[in-house]
Amino acid sequence: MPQKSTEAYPYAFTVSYVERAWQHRWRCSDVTFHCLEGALCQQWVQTIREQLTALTSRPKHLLVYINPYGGKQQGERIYEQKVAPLFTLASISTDVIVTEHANHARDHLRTEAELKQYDGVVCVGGDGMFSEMVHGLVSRTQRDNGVDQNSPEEKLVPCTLRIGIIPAGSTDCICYATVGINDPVTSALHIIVGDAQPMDVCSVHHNNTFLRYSVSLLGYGFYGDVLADSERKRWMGPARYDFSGFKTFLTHHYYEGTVSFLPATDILGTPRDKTRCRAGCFICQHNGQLYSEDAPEICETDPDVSDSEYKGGWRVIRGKFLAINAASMSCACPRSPKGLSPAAHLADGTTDLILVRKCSRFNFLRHLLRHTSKYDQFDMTFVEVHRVRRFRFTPRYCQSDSELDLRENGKRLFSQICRDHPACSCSPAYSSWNCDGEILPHAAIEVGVHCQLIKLFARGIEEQPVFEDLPNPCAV
Ligand SMILES: CCCCCCCCCCCCC/C=C/[C@@H](O)[C@H](CO)NC(=O)CCCCCCCCCCCCCCC
Ligand SMILES: Nc1ncnc2c1ncn2[C@@H]1O[C@H](COP(=O)(O)OP(=O)(O)OP(=O)(O)O)[C@@H](O)[C@H]1O
Ligand SMILES: [Ca+2]
Repeated sequence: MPQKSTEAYPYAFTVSYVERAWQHRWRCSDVTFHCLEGALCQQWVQTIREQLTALTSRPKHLLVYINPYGGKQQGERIYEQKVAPLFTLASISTDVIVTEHANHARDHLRTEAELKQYDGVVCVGGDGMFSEMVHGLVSRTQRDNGVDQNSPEEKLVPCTLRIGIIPAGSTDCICYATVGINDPVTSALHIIVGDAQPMDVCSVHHNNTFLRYSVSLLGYGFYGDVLADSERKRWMGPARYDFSGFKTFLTHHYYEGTVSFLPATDILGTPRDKTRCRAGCFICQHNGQLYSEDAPEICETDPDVSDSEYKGGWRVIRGKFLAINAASMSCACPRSPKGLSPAAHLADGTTDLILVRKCSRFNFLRHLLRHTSKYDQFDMTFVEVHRVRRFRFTPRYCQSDSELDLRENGKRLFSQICRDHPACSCSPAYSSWNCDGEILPHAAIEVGVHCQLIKLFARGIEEQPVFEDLPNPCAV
């Protein structure tokens, strides 16, 4: 039918809305409505505004921290050009702080920020900036509630404010695992519509002293060594991880020690599942607290593994490891689209402990390559994976305070055998822990998972429609 010209309908209003685009991206579109009477137009606008104001999940006032030096140093530009106009359109007011040094955002959140006036906090940066937000907010919440962070057994109080991430970093692994893509516009729209995604947080302790929190990867051996080497090559930008990854792969160091862990036996699902943690995940909705008929019984000996034993519900494994990784979420990122532990859950109160034992370089390469293909990286004789609630690691050789000082001065310590034979190519005694991209000073650590300690402005990765199955709109 022919459309009447807009002159016949002199009054109009425009509604902006979210449209799903390709590969988990969201875009802002708009539609303009025309009408004959000004009063009617005004009534529509008023009603829509009232409906939107009544949605309590939508933030109205946000505190934004921008790291001007994250990733490719585009944080400020990304925020001003892509995000701020959308916040204005959605009537969200903001207080913006451009950080002046590392830990600026963490310390401001922990001690100074007047959090009561905000509906959420947002960081523009990468995983390191997100980690600052987590540390600031979690520490502040514990302090306000009189909880001692130094006690590894302490139950932590969940944070009420949600955290938004506008990706502008090198890895953006948190964004990938919670949104499915590192796209600033998509993340801004998830904040605007007021999404909420709970997330687990691991606390890391050494000798009853709190060290750090982790939300993605705690990695000893390979990923610790990659990070330690890459820190000396910051000038290379994001490419430093590939360079240090290649170098660390060639050095092929293994580390001796004991891993003890408390298996998560009261849950449905395993790290080898084919199902994935997606928006509205059934397992996370139940805090991972599902009883499984198939849950393995804890027995006191394991006939398959000669170097493992059980002690009071804890399983103890001694060995030589190329890598010990704890993935609290999938850790999906462009380098590994399915992640270190593809079936890990964002909010089930567990972490997937992956043990890669000493093997040949060729086998380790096969294992690494499987992170980039559809093949199962755990289906190898030298790899095992356990879904756990707590774990400890103790290196075989004890670390003295003077050795810790040496480590901090950048020197590498070699094991007793190596010190006796300086010319041999033995592995050093200790690696470092990569804790969400930060190096930890201690090799001996104790880790506990705190179920759903924080919330993000996200909804988990949405299942993608299978376009081939939909009727072709042109043909109908
Ligand atoms: C042959 C190709 C195999 C590729 C296998 C790739 C697996 C990559 C898995 C990446 C997991 C990232 C987990 C995220 C950790 C974040 O909390 C943290 C903070 O942003 N990022 C890093 O620590 C940054 C860590 C970055 C680690 C990059 C490791 C790159 C390994 C390259 C190995 C090359 C071997 C080549 C042999 C010919
Ligand atoms: N103004 C600043 N100057 C220097 N460093 C800062 C500043 N603000 C934040 N940082 C630090 O920069 C580090 C990296 O930031 P961010 O996570 O945003 O980027 P990234 O490129 O993803 O990180 P990475 O380089 O660690 O992968 C963070 O650990 C953060 O503490
Ligand atoms: Ca988890």
